[in-house]
Amino acid sequence: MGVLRAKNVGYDDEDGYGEEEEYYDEDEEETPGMSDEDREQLQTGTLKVKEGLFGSDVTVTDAQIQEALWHYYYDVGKSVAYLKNKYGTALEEKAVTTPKKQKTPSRFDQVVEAIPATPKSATGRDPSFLPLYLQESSPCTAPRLNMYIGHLVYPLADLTNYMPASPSPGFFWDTPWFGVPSHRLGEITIEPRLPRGRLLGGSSKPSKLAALAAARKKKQEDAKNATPATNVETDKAVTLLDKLTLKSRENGPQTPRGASSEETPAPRKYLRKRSPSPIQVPKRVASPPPEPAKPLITFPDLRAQPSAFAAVLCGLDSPCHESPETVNSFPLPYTALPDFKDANPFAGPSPDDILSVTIGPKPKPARRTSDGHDLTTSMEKTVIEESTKVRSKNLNVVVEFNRSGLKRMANFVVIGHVDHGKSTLMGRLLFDMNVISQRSIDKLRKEAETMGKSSFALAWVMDQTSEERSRGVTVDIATDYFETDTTQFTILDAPGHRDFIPNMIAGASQADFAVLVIDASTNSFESGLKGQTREHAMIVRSMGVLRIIVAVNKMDTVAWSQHRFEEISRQMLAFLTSASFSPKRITFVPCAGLTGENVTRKADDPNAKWYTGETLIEALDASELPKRDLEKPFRLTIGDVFRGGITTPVSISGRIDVGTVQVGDNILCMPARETATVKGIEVKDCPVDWAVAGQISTLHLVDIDPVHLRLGDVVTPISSPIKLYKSFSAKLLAFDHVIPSPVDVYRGRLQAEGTVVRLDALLNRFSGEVVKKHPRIVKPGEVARVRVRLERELPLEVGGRVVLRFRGETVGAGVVEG
Ligand SMILES: Nc1nc2c(ncn2[C@@H]2O[C@H](COP(=O)(O)OP(=O)(O)OP(=O)(O)O)[C@@H](O)[C@H]2O)c(=O)[nH]1
Repeated sequence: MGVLRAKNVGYDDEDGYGEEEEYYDEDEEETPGMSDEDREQLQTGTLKVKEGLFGSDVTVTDAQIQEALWHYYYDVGKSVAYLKNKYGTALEEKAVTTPKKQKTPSRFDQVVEAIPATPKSATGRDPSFLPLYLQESSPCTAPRLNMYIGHLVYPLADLTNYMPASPSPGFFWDTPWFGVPSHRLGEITIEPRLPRGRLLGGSSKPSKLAALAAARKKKQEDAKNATPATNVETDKAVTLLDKLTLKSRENGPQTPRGASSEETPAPRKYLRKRSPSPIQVPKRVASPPPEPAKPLITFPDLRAQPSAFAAVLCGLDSPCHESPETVNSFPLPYTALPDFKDANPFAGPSPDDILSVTIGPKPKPARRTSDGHDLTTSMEKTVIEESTKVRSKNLNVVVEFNRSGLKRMANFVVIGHVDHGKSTLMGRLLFDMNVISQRSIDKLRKEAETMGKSSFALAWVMDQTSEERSRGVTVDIATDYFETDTTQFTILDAPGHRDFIPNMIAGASQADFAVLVIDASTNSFESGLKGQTREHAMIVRSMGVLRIIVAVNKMDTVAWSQHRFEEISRQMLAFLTSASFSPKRITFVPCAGLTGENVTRKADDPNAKWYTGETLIEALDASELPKRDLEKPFRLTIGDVFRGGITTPVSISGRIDVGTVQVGDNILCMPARETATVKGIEVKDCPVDWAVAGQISTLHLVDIDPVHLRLGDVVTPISSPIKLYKSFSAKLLAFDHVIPSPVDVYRGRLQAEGTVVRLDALLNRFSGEVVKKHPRIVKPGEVARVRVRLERELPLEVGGRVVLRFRGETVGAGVVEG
């Protein structure tokens, strides 16, 4: 493809326009024709020129005079001199009185003069090719093409081809493009739309260019009348330029200059027309039969013979064996059958629906095994009950609970700084309480030794995921059970790492009390106090936990130092009481989870003789538990969701906060607002008919899609749902400075983005009285009433616990007030 180039051969200093440079005025384009003043000047000038020519042998027509006048801006003297020079003799010319010295025509004038003299008839050039002289470009198209009058345009690639073998004489005889082969030369002449009337700046005198254009127009009109073929050529050229203009607008690839439509018909057709696909899908229309479309491109038939399956499917006389046009189309089998058209595959229930509702009453063809056993009968024995009909026994659960004589149930969360020994301590507890067998512990020891982490064997009782074991840290809440003579305990082992605080919050939200594990070894206690020891303790207190057992762990590393124990106890007591724990609900127990001393048995170490207090298990057993609200409407916070089998498709587990639940209850899941039916209940992996507040239970649900169930959602009775809040007031214990700012709001595992929009008041920490209204800031340790707005609704209740965090740091925690 040639590169379009334009060379300015026009304007220079010799063009005679130096004194009165004129430019096209865009506003003048619409000037309609010559003015009356122009006409008058032409007529007067004609008479004067005739007078000037009087007595000479020059014979000129009025038109020639007027052309000269137009050319010389009505200068009579110049016009007379020009006419005498052109049409008279040299001697006579000298006799003529010349008012001014005749100026040599400029290069521009020469070019302009040369242009009309090069029509095809004169030069033999092919008008469809180069070089292209832009004599008068359209005012609209010229700027876009960046070509102006006098520019010469040629394809760069073809330039060398145009070098003349023997240069022709003329103005451009020495220019390299002049010798373009005649058959490749073309010329485009564009008519000005309107004759130019006046000069820029309001002069009534037409510009010289305008005058020239008018003169050319006249000549062209004459030529048009004389030779119609020229007109045709001009039209072609104009068409070509229009096309070029369009190309330029589209920024599309440039067509080689001068390429006429006749020269490039085929490629254009291909560009515009797309061949239809040779593969015609047979239409399923009865009449009239569509005429098979002929493929424009013929592909060789490379098909293999149809497989036996295809032959059976399509039939041996199928069109796919016959017509190359239908090479890739196969009719659907049985579509020709009359039943096919009327059949509605979605009219009845889907096979899945039928299966899930019931299997049994429908007569089925008997299918037997090789030994004659009836498979249908055996399937019917495993009857899947109608899912929506779960019968309730309509028990009075409170009465049943009181009658049952069950041990009291306690859930405690194990908290503390990372690596202070929480999981090891709980592993030891479970092992010593015979929940874990010696064999299991030996197996864990071997596995831990293989991984070079032998000291973590007990911790792996709780940390069961491969990630937790390889990293040596707890990631999520681990749940396990054990029981003493009086109490059934549920352990909620929380992660200590600061990255997993949200999981710790989820555990804390289910706990009745907390076990805070502290590493007694040198510097560990101190670093923990700055870290999650402090944060965890404040979170559990804010979550409503009243009782806390401080297990001063790893006492073996400090040789059971009484001094160390008392120092830790003193500091922690001061801190915990400052965090609103009552001293009488705080218990300190020195222990060593790794050796098991003072966990379930007294310490063997003689250095520990100074301690005569409770073991850890005794302290747990002595814990006072919060009162169970069995009479209140049922509330369960979802701690886990898992899919089961056919009989129990979806199960949820979590702690029952208040109320009771029994098999057959219809429940509502919030905030999804989805209902479900309780098909079964398990407590500590045993199926039961009912469960009560305080128990961590598993509910098997039907009539609900698991997508509606998320961790942290709240399950309630349909009759008394939990309210969804978009904003709420809370009594907040500040962990950090609190100002109106964005926060993440946690309700157990549920989390929503929000903003503290208002600080209503500072409160007395113990009495709750207003100390100061509308504080500008709440300092760490202060209690304040704040207003929080949420980005999405959260299920909350008055008295419910929330934690506010921001960028991984706990800002505060508190109780919802409404
Ligand atoms: N000497 C000694 N080491 C202990 C004791 N208890 C735990 N450890 C060690 O402390 C390390 C951490 O124990 P973990 O039980 O994983 O600590 P953790 O607090 O559960 O850790 P995270 O759950 O990840 O926060 C392990 O190497 C244990 O062997 C103890 O009583 N004495």
